[in-house]
Amino acid sequence: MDQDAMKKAAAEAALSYIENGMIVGIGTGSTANHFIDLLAGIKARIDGTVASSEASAQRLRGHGIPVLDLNSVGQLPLYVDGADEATRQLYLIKGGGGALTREKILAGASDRFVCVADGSKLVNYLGKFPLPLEVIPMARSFVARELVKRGARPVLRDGFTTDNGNVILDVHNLEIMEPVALETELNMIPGVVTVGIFAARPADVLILGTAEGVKTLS
Ligand SMILES: O=C(CO)[C@H](O)[C@H](O)COP(=O)(O)O
Repeated sequence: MDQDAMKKAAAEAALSYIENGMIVGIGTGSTANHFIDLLAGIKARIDGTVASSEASAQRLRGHGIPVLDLNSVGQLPLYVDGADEATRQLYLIKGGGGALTREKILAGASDRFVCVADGSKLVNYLGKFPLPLEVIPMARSFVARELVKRGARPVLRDGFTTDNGNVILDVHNLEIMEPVALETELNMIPGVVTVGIFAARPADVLILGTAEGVKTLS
């Protein structure tokens, strides 16, 4: 089974968390895309979705699935999204697709966050994957200097602008031994909009597609 088939298997397993009449939060990326495509097959069972990116909104609408404004729907019962890294404590790194801010909003506004990924995303410690930070453009150099002071190596994601009009710094060489503390610390640097560590609000369920089948951690 290749990596994409494992992503699809994880996305398919997440369908079992859907209940009739739900409004479902939808993530961004290739695994979330599998989930969107599978959701199309049962779209009559749900009352709509809230999307974490323009790209996901477009894909959902392409399937005729309603996309609603978070402000008009309140708390979401379920959010389904992928991750770049995940630990057994269900701490995540997200933002490889640059949608981390809206993803973190939806995770925070959801009762249950189901993370779907292929097994290669499971790690003992976060941080091998460069940590994405969404940053206000005028603060780019300042935030980069603050990161260098902490021994990290920030790299501007060239030619990329987020759905919110900001830039992404991909931060290498960060030791993430205490994910909640580091998420909090980096969040406090002026100009940082969102840190790609999802630890203060981790996933509730992690579904991993592996060569041995689908595994669920919670
Ligand atoms: O955080 C994300 C987008 O901002 C994605 O969930 C993450 O990058 C994983 O992507 P994929 O499912 O394509 O492996």
